[in-house]
Amino acid sequence: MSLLEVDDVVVQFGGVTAVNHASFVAESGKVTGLIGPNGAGKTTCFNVISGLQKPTRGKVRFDGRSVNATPVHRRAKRGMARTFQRLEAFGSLTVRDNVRVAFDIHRGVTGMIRPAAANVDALLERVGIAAYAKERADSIPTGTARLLELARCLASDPKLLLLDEPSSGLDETETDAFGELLRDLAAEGRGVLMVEHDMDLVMAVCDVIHVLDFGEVIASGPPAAVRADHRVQQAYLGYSDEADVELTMTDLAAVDETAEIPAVRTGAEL
Ligand SMILES: Nc1ncnc2c1ncn2[C@@H]1O[C@H](COP(=O)(O)OP(=O)(O)OP(=O)(O)O)[C@@H](O)[C@H]1O
Repeated sequence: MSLLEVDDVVVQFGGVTAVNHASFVAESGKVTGLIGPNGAGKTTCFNVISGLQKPTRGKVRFDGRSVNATPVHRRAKRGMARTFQRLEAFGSLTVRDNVRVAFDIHRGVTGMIRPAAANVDALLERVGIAAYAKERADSIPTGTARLLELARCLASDPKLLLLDEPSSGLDETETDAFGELLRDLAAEGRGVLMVEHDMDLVMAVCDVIHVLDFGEVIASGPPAAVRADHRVQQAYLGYSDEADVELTMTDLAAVDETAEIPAVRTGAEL
């Protein structure tokens, strides 16, 4: 039994099919990537999983039970935590207080039993933002704010982390450290499901990758298999000739609008 099972999910917005019979899983102890070109349906899938979007059809099971009828906050209580592309921290609070509040919310006893300061500081240390503890959240760099979001998620000690573009705003060194952190979190037995456009990071840290295109899962497997998959290459680059396309994902990540590729989508959209 997988920690998370997305089973034949369809989401329609009027005439737009954002997710088209998508089925995939995320396992405990593994980092799973959900990738695809812009508009492929990744965020909509995240919304369905976390309970923000009701699927038109299909099921989501978490930890062995259907959560289709489970509201967002109950899914969170059962062990799902999510970060957003848009940053959600309280801007006027310090970084430390943002994490303290996240602990409080998880315990549901705000103001009565304070989390040990050591726990808050240990979490800041763990995600690499202890130096910013006393800064207001609205004054820190975007990459640091993303790590703060992660710390706030970890305050709930989740079984499953849903991370939406977590590395955007991180520099190369921070991204490397972040990749190691993701591996550590998986090694603790947590499941990590990540929507991410940084292909080098995805290739380096994911155990399994699911690729969406026009709402459909077009490939699933370990990084090497996904990298070699012609449908994936077509989805990203628009190749129509399957004969001799053998690109690495680094190539995919590096491709830019000036490249002479018969593309329906360009690197700018990766
Ligand atoms: N609330 C909505 N109403 C109508 N159409 C929507 C809505 N949300 C998403 N869509 C459409 O559904 C499709 C999938 O969008 P989604 O945001 O899930 O893709 P994505 O893969 O996350 O894209 P990106 O990488 O750009 O964030 C797109 O065509 C988008 O325009």
